[in-house]
This record gives sequence, structure tokens and C-alpha cells, in this order.
Amino acid sequence: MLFNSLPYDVIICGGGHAGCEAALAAARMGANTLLLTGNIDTVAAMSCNPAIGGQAKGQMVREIDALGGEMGINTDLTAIQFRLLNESKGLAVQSPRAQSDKKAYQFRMKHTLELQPNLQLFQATVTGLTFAKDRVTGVQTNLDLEFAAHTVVVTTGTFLRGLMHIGTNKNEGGRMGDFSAKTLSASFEQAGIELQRLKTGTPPRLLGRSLDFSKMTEQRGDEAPTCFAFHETRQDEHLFHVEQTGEDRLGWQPGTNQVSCWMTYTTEETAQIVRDNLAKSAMYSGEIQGTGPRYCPSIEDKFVRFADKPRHLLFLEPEGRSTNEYYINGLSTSLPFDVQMAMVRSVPGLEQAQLLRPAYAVEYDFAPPTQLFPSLESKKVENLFFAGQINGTSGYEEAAAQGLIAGVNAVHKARGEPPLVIGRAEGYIGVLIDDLVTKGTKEPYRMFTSRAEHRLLFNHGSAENRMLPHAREHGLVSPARLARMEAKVATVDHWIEWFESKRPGGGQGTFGDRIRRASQGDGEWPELPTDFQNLPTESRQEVLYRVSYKGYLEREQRQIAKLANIEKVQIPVGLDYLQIKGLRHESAQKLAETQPFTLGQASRISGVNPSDISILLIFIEAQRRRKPPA
Ligand SMILES: Cc1cc2nc3c(=O)[nH]c(=O)nc-3n(C[C@H](O)[C@H](O)[C@H](O)COP(=O)(O)OP(=O)(O)OC[C@H]3O[C@@H](n4cnc5c(N)ncnc54)[C@H](O)[C@@H]3O)c2cc1C
Ligand SMILES: NC(=O)c1ccc[n+]([C@@H]2O[C@H](COP(=O)([O-])OP(=O)(O)OC[C@H]3O[C@@H](n4cnc5c(N)ncnc54)[C@H](O)[C@@H]3O)[C@@H](O)[C@H]2O)c1
Repeated sequence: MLFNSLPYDVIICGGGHAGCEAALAAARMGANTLLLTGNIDTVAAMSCNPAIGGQAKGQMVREIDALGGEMGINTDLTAIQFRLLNESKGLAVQSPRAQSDKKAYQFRMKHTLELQPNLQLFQATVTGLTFAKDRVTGVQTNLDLEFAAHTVVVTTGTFLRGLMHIGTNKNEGGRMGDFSAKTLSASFEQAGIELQRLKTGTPPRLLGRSLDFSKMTEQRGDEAPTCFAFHETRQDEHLFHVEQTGEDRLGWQPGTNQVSCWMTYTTEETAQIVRDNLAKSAMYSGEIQGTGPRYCPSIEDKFVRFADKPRHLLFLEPEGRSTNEYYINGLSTSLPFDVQMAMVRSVPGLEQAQLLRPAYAVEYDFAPPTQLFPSLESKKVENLFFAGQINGTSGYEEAAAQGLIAGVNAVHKARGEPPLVIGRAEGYIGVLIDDLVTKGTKEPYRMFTSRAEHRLLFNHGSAENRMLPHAREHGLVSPARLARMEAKVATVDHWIEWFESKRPGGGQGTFGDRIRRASQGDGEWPELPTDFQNLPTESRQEVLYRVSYKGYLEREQRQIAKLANIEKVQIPVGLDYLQIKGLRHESAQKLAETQPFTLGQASRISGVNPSDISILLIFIEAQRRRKPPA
């Protein structure tokens, strides 16, 4: 039965981190949006650890916030511990990280979805897509209801043919206690979309009252929390806490009443248990075919790949304020349950530990993302977008970032407008999507600072400055917030200019020169004007960062300017690379497969070398000259 006579502008399949951002972005742009998810109670569930942010991921969450997304503010208002990572290192690599109350995070996100105008939330499992020629036209569900749409965004995470492993024990599901989406994969394959398998894993959860914290080292949160949302420009938004009805904020502020994490280490006994039972691990016995995340290795991987390391650090993280459940960061495994018990109890402080949930690994289908345009629209099926773990990524933040972009672009597509594409030189979100659609991935992709060529420009505090043009052009934030973002950028620019032109008394050079010397430990800090000291912390920090690192940042900008020329050269859609004389066959094939948008994107395809790019440039320019003016 067709549920709606008029098609929705956008339907989102899956209410995980990608789906929530996609749905909110689309509805906030005024599009008539439907979010279908298998279980409304698991909206925005954190399948693994109760943490948001960390290196590069923290910066990405701030970019999501600057683009009007929800993850940052939802974390701030449900966090139970805040820590700024790399605090002793340079500002460019400092990353906010917070642990959220897992349930509060979900409840607040669900409530935000419920309150959002233009958005309908509905519980149903999507079983297939409907097509007309090479276009998607809607979705089918397990309720025998069909929904029609101009565009569809798929954000089904680890659920496609999800299969969980604990030793030789197997259960179908995308997550422990959840269902497996078994029929949707066939719909993609029917449409010519290729699927492959990946795997990921999670550690056991423990009962807090069975743990001996006196044998562990306490790790407290930062006294002054580093928030993810830009509260300075978000003043008018509803900062409701989960107990609220959405009208005002409680007296509660982010960073109040934080809880501690606890550190302990694996022992020689743990290593021995793992080594003795390696053959029983689903991963090592050949039970699992999919490739796992290299950068979040299981404990089996750690003892095999880093055999010379006698012990590994573990963090005990509380999962919330109103639960006694603890997550063990660092002990992901797919060993049988009895081995997991022995392993856990070989760790100081965990000798009497009771397990609430076992560790497990999950295998699932993903759609290699080279099948997507930079807008995240499928190259094979028009109006169909993909975002999140289904694109081969790992991580809540990576999923949310893609969800936001796919949601915005689904609306643009429905309206016949050009897509939002963030450049590699603008932020981690640009790097993430460019890496995915250009190079693809053979293992779960996780963001790192080292993936970005221009990471010095990506300090977390500058996200609003960097995203402002996109937020403005695509209407992603409220007019009031946009005005405050613009005012903030103008204030920052004003003070940078002021420091570079004015000289303090009693020393040589401008304020800028003195700040640079002082920030490198050479000389005293000049006394800074009271007006500057009175600026909100974030604006002040951004000015000092840009002044302190002026030389390095200018060098980055020069490099970007050099590359900008090839980034600007657009490649005509449907170019027949195999007909271009002089282009190596391998390059022609890779280019035809990837169908890059710009020469810059073409230059990043592995196997395409600089001489191929020169040949391509000459060809495009010759073609352009031949074309009669319109
Ligand atoms: C066991 C495990 C361990 C992990 N470890 C970590 C970790 O430590 N840290 C980390 O950051 N990431 C981890 N991940 C990955 C992390 O959970 C994902 O990267 C992130 O949640 C992906 O977000 P998503 O929105 O793409 O998908 P998900 O969060 O998986 O959400 C998918 C949503 O789609 C819904 N859905 C699926 N199929 C359908 C359908 N056919 N119809 C309707 N609704 C559907 C589901 O109900 C769910 O709500 C782990 C995942 C798992 C399962
Ligand atoms: N299977 C998966 O898909 C999977 C599995 C695990 C992790 N991940 C991803 O990786 C991230 C977790 O990975 P990680 O192990 O590097 O941990 P993390 O990102 O939570 O922590 C990064 C670093 O912070 C420090 N740290 C860890 N726990 C801390 C705590 N409680 N308090 C303070 N500092 C802490 C450690 O030095 C750690 O190396 C997740 O956010 C997720 O995106 C994915």
C-alpha cells in the first residue's frame, strides 16, 4: 500500500548517527522529510564506546556544529566527562573528547527529532527500494507500506546482512539485541550497486559494583570543559536537557558534576590466555571473512601484531549516570565467552568482574564509496544517497558528518540545485568525503589528523570560521546564528589586523611579533587590551592561534593557492577517458571508474600520476576551445 500520495522530498532509511543528521539537515532546510528506522528506541545509539570526539574526530564534530548539525550540542548536553586531548601539544592537534550518558544521548536526539518541524519519524524496517529506470522513487517496508520520495538517503550502518560472532557462536543482527536487515542488500545488487563485507568489534560490558577501583588509576574530567557546540553563536537555540520539554534549559551546565574514568593494564596472564586461545577467536579461526578496523584493533590483534609489548592500557568508562554499567576501552574481542571471562579477570581490579554483556564482532555489507559522487549520490542510481558506516567508515563522528552532507545534498537534488561539496583544504569533512569517493577503502575508514594535508588550518576553534561560507550559501543555520557567526569572524579578523599593526610600549615589534616570540618561550607576553581580554574565550583563542602561528598558516595558504588552480578545473561529465591519446590505460580505467569532478580530485586517485594529469588538462582545455560559445 502506498502510504503517501505526494512524494516526500527526502526519505532517510536508518536512525543512527548518520540518519539523524541527514534527517535534521533536510528538515531544517524546509524539505518534507521522513526518517524511517527499525526501532525508534535505538535512535542515535552508540553501538560501542560512550564517547564522542578524540583526535581529528573532535574537530569534525565542531565542523558539524558549524554546519548546523546536532551531534556537538547533543554531546555537550548529555556529557558526563570532558577531556581536551593533546592539551600539552600545539593548538592545531588539540581535540575535544567527551563521554556521554549513552541513554541520555539517545533520548535527547530522539526528542530533537520529534520537535523538528517538517520531519516525520516513523518506526519501520526498510526491506527494499523502488526504482523507475535508473532512478530511485521510494522505499518498501516490512509493514507492507510503501513510501514515495524524490530522493532517498541510506544510512543503515552495520545492519545489512549483519552477522555477530562470539567464538564459533553466531547470531544475526547489526548490533547485539538488534535485527539484521536481510533483504535490502538484494535491492542494491539488483540496481547494480556492488557490496562487500567488513567487520568491527566491541568489548564486554561490566557491572561497576563488581570492580575494585582501588587497584586502578582515576582519570578525572577537565575542570573547564571544552564544548563541541559553538555556544557563543548558538545563544537562541533550545539548550534543553533530556528531562526538559524543549522549552528552556535547566540550571545545569555542560561540565557540571562530571564522573571519572579508571585506567588499568592487561597482564602477562591476559597475554597468555589470548595466545592459548587464538584459534578459538572468530577472527583468527576463519569464521569471519570481512576486514576489521586496523586502527581500533581487537585484543587478539594487539597481542599478535605488537607481540613485543608486554601490556596494553585499558580504560574503564561509565556508560551513564543512572547505570552501573562500564565499558572497557581497549578490550574488543571475538573470543568465546569463557575465554573472555578469564581474560577480563586477569586484569588488576577486574578479578571479580561480572560481565553484563559479552564482547562480539559483527560482519556486515558495505557499498564501496567510489560508487558515489562527492555529493554522496550514487553514480548508478539517480537520487539515491549513501552515508555512514555503509560507506565503509567506522565511527559515530564520521557517520554524522556524512549524514549531514547527504541530507543537505538530497534536498538540493530534489530542488535541482548544485550540491554542497566541502574542499580538502576547508576541513576534515572535506578530507573524509574526498578520500572515500576518490580512493575508496578496503578496511573500516577512521579519521586521523595525518589524513589532512592542511591540518594546521583545522584547529577545532576555527570550524565556524571555515564553514561560514557553506552555512551561508546553503542556508544551514538560523539567520540569527548566521549574523552572530559573521560578527564573530569580523571580530577575529579585526583583532588580527590590530595586533599586526599596533605596537605595545616597552619592546620591539608589533603586538603580533611579541605574541609570536612569547608563545615560543622567548620573552614576556605583552599586556593585551582590556577590550580584547573581554572577548568570548573562543574568539580570543582563535585570534591568538592565528597570530602565534602566522608564518606556518600563511605557508599552508600559499600551498592551497597553488593547488587551487587544478581544483578549479572541472572535468566534463561522461568524458571518455579511453579515447584520450597518451593517457596510460591503467589511468584511463581508474578515471573512468571514479569519474572525478575536478582535476584536483583526479590527481588524488591512486595510480593516476602527474603526467596523466597534464595530458588530461591539455585535453580538457583543447575540448573547451573547440566548443562553440553558447
Ligand atoms: C559492535 C560494534 C562496535 C563498534 N565500535 C565502535 C566504536 O568503538 N566507536 C565508534 O565510534 N564506532 C564504533 N562502531 C561503529 C559505529 O557504531 C558506527 O560507525 C556508527 O554508529 C555508524 O553510524 P551509522 O549512522 O552509519 O549507523 P548505525 O549507528 O549502525 O545506525 C544504523 C541505523 O539504521 C537502522 N536500520 C538499519 N537497517 C535498517 C532498515 N533496513 N530499515 C530501517 N532502519 C534500519 C538501525 O536500526 C540503526 O538505527 C561499532 C559498531 C558496532 C556494531
Ligand atoms: N569497531 C569500530 O568500528 C571501532 C572500534 C573501536 C573504536 N572505534 C573508533 O575509535 C574511537 C575509539 O578509539 P580509541 O580506542 O582510540 O579511543 P578514543 O578515541 O576513545 O581515545 C583516543 C585516545 O584518548 C585516550 N583515551 C581513551 N579513553 C579515554 C578516557 N576514558 N579518558 C581520557 N582519555 C582517553 C587514549 O589515549 C586514546 O588513545 C571511537 O570514537 C570510534 O570512532 C571504532
